[in-house]
Amino acid sequence: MSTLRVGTRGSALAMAQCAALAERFAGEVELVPITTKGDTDRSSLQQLGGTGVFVSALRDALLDGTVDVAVHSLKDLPTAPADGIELAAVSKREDARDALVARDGLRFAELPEGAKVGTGSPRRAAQLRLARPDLEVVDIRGNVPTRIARALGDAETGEGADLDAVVLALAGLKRLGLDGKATDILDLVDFPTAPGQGALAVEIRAGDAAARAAVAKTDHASTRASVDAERRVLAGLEAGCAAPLGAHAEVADGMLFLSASAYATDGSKRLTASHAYTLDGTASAELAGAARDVAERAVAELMEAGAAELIADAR
Ligand SMILES: NCc1[nH]cc(CCC(=O)O)c1CC(=O)O
Repeated sequence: MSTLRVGTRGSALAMAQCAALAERFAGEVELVPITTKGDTDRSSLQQLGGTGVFVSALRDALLDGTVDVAVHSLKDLPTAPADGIELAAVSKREDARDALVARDGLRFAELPEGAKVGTGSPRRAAQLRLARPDLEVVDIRGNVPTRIARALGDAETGEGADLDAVVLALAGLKRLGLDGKATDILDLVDFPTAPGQGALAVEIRAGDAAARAAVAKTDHASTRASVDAERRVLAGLEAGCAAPLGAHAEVADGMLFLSASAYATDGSKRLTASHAYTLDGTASAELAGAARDVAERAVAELMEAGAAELIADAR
């Protein structure tokens, strides 16, 4: 078989996570970095229009034949299906939690009153404000090392820090070997993370059986069902990837659990729905049905409680 060309964003994080996954693809593999608007434009995620900024360039490269496979961070993937594109695999999830990187080794509870905490995510901003109304949340962008430097200063000189802490995905830190910089890990009960956080999506051209076979081994059924449930909440609430919405699902003890929370951006309100489905086995059809079921119930409960208004206010 010819070499499988695997497209990824060109950031260190994207390259690292793609390389680790592609090791498990069958046959010869070549990584092809593709620059996306999310990499070149420094304006805030909200200004960029959120949904899909990191993804569309990679999909274009798939469709025009530049690459045969595209690897994305699942949380960056819009929920709407894309024409001509097939989701061939969902990788086993890395830790889904968010991490705090703070000056002087501070844990979240130890941040002083009025501390400046950086994040570009409306969800993280709302969660921080809810937990600690005294904090000053600062909108930041940039790659992982850049964001860490806002709290810890330059990696060599330690100079230039202008924030007390930043919040990032632990998965991203781990993939870059930077998880040692985390000074605290935020628990999923108080800080449920973005739908799909920590998992990777492997997309191919629809119907490309050779590419599908080459990546098949990287598909992880319970992660696929879990992120499917989380993303169904996102879709059901008609929220974009920049919405103040946290959702976390997992398969454990013979059940699929889902908990989802919608927030007022100012941190004044949180709505939560938690549901479980008891599984008879691990067949993928049953997992898929379970994901639909828990997501439907969570969406209905959140809608009933007024989540649509919260999400709309955030736009
Ligand atoms: N929003 C950007 C983004 N998309 C995926 C990750 C890395 C972690 C993951 O795989 O979810 C990050 C960085 C972050 O949120 O700190």
